[in-house]
Amino acid sequence: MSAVAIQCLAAARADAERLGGRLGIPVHQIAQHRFPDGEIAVTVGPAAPTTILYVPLDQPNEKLLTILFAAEALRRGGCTRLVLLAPYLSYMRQDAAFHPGEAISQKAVGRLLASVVDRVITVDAHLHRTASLGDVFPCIEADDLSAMPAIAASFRAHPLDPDTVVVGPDAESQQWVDALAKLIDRRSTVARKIRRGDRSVEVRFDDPSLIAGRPALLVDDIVSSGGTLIACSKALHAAGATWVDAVITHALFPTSMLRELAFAGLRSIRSTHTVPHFTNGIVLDDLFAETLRSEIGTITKETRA
Ligand SMILES: O=P(O)(O)OC[C@H]1O[C@H](OP(=O)(O)OP(=O)(O)O)[C@H](O)[C@@H]1O
Repeated sequence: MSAVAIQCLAAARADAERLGGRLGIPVHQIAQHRFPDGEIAVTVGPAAPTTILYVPLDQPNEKLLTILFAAEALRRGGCTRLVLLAPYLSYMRQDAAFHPGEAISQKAVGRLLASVVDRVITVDAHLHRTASLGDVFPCIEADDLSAMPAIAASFRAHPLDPDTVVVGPDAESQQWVDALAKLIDRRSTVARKIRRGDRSVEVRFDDPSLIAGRPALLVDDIVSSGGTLIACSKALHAAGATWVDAVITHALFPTSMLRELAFAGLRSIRSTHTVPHFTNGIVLDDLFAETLRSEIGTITKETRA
């Protein structure tokens, strides 16, 4: 039996296989069965002492339960170190009680995952009012990786106009805008966003002269309802952008949204594969392999001792 292995869900199998290939470790698919009463049964592959659970947490509710059950089976099977690679980590946006009586989902999900795994690895976590991922997982290791170097590298294959302005829709996006603009050596600006509802947002630019007559590259962590991207694309065109493209880390929106995005003047959109999606095009395999190499190293030393 291998000392390190990956366990994944069917939807992430192709991504997990590529990662397993790079790290030289086996990949097992977790089987799920649904009973007539709605309960689920989870069956894991052979438990390795160090196991990497590869679970993108889009559509998260059942997946969270699956992680809980898989962890139970893996620990009982002899797994002593369980690493959750959740390229997209859900429930991070509900980081406060915005209305009386509302649950802070971020805290609850953090506690749940920390009770079953030893380390969480994710990408561009949405931590608007939380200082770091360590605050979500205070008692375990937590890595919040940046997709921006991989996004910047992808522009070697999609060269950008030298006049392009890197644009973010709100204050939270400043960190990603700054990182990407620096890496690709372009100017940048960030808008002000007012969220009025789940799908309704307003975006304003304090200084539209930064945008007028230039191509804009929109950068954000998440596209979910598409409301932010649509409002931002319209505002950019109103400010005189010559065209608008977007790169995002986590694509959560349905295919049907493409029409609306095109109507809003968005020319193209590309995403990383943190969530399997038809806009995927930016590959994070190197980032994941490098981050996980320490897990392989640790176990190799222990095995030799
Ligand atoms: O496609 P959409 O449905 O518009 O969602 C995507 C937007 O939502 C998030 O920010 P959010 O508005 O939650 O702001 P926050 O920083 O206040 O959490 C995210 O950073 C995107 O900008």
